Amino acid sequence: MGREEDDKAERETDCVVPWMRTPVDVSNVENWALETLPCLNPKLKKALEKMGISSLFPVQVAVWHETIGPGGFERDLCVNSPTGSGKTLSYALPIVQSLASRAVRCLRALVVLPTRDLALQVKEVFDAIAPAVGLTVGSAVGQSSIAGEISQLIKTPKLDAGICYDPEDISQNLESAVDILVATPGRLMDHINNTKGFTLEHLRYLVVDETDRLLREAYQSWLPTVLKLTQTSDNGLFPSSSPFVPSTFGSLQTVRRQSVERGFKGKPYPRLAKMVLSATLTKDPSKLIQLDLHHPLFMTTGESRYRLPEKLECLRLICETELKPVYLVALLKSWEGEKSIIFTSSVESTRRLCKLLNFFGDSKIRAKEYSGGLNQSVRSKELKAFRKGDIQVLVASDALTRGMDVKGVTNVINYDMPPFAKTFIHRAGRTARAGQAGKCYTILSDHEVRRFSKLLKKVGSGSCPIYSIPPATFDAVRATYEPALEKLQESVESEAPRKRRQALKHNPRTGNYKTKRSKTTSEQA
Ligand SMILES: Nc1ncnc2c1ncn2[C@@H]1O[C@H](COP(=O)(O)OP(=O)(O)OP(=O)(O)O)[C@@H](O)[C@H]1O
Repeated sequence: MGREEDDKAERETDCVVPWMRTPVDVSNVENWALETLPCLNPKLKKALEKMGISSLFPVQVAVWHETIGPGGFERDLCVNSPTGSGKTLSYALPIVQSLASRAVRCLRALVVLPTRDLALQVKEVFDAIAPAVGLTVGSAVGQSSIAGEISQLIKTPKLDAGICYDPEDISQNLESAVDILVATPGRLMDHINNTKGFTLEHLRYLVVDETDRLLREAYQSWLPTVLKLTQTSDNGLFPSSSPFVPSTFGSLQTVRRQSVERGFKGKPYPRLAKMVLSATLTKDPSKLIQLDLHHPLFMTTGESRYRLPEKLECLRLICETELKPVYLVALLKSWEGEKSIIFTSSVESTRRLCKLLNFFGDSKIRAKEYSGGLNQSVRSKELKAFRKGDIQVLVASDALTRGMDVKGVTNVINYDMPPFAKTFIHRAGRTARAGQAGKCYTILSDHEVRRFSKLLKKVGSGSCPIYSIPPATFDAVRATYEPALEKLQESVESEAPRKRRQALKHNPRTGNYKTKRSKTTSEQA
């Protein structure tokens, strides 16, 4: 199902699955200082402190209660929490704490994410805490060759020189070299299908991050395959190891049996515990059913469907379509090098707009592009430079919309209006993360104003005042616009003959520098 159909289906889904009608409201939960967090492994506490973390955010506290706390991983968790609220650590910490007592290394936790950059970002979070308790984290994202990845994921037995071994024997003695795997669906399926010794039979935890996006990713039926390979015969009938846990969990306490741990000495096999998360979690029963959730618990923030980060300020600029670039440059100039992300509607627009910005010849505006039109290694390089602060402006397609966490991004600009409420939420959510302040500007043409107001209602944004550029700044930028545009035209004409045929046309209706052939962006773009 495409994204448009996806959005339509969600609009039509008024009937919510029964378990979603009684959620845990995370907005009632407070931050919790590490010192007072019940049951936290002291080694993990140290690792968190090393990361600069002194307390857990509300969603992390709520998930902790349902996993390490009284909930004891008994229910599958469906987490709908705003962008930047700390969902990654909300699952990473309980998984690592729970596996800290494992005796034998097996692949016990699998985290699936839609893109490589996102998966590597999540791996970094696991890498910051898992080694503290002796756990190893691997990735299957296609960053290195498949052989390189296999050598990191699978441990081959030590062979004595001079002895001839039966290859069958060797493959039977292959072991997992990692406890936790962070993967994208494509590479995961490659390993499932082809890598000797790669098995999900010991898996205890499955995390599907950016769930609504991943449920659209049917790549080789990765989800049904994973679920099939992890099915246990006990069907969730697991005995309790201790009937109750201490009552240190305050208002959220529920009296539940402790869960049990698979493959741990003297304990029987439990079911696979699943955690699915997003800032825009689907409520569509036909999608949720694919996850085969066990007695799911819905955790959400507030009553509205979507929620923007608390310290996000939304602003709009309304202008004539052909003057959009002038407004954009005027904004960027006024920020003097603040980290900013500009979102466009397509790969082609991203490329053209990035070129145009650099042709304005303002040394303070050094822009790079990030889109699916670029080779993955170039994309990752630009992202790294942006993270380091070597460049301040990233012009991006919706490939950067979800999940990417770059510290210090103070502004997001929708150069092209986001097509859906969900897109707005994820784009805007690249700023105002982790309780920080941030601003999201949307540049609109007159004919987009009404549609944008409707979109704002959906995302629950209270206000979105009009932002005005000071006339003097506007005039100064406008004077440099024509020369920049000419340079862009020359650059496009000097491109390869095939591309030359798509000669640059400034579309006055959309304000984009695109040709008929430029494709609409998707989150894969
Ligand atoms: N307890 C904490 N204390 C301080 N900073 C934290 C804490 N937990 C997470 N962070 C920081 O908050 C930022 C956002 O976290 P994270 O990327 O997990 O958000 P998210 O909810 O997954 O967002 P998105 O929906 O956009 O993917 C990160 O920079 C992370 O380091």
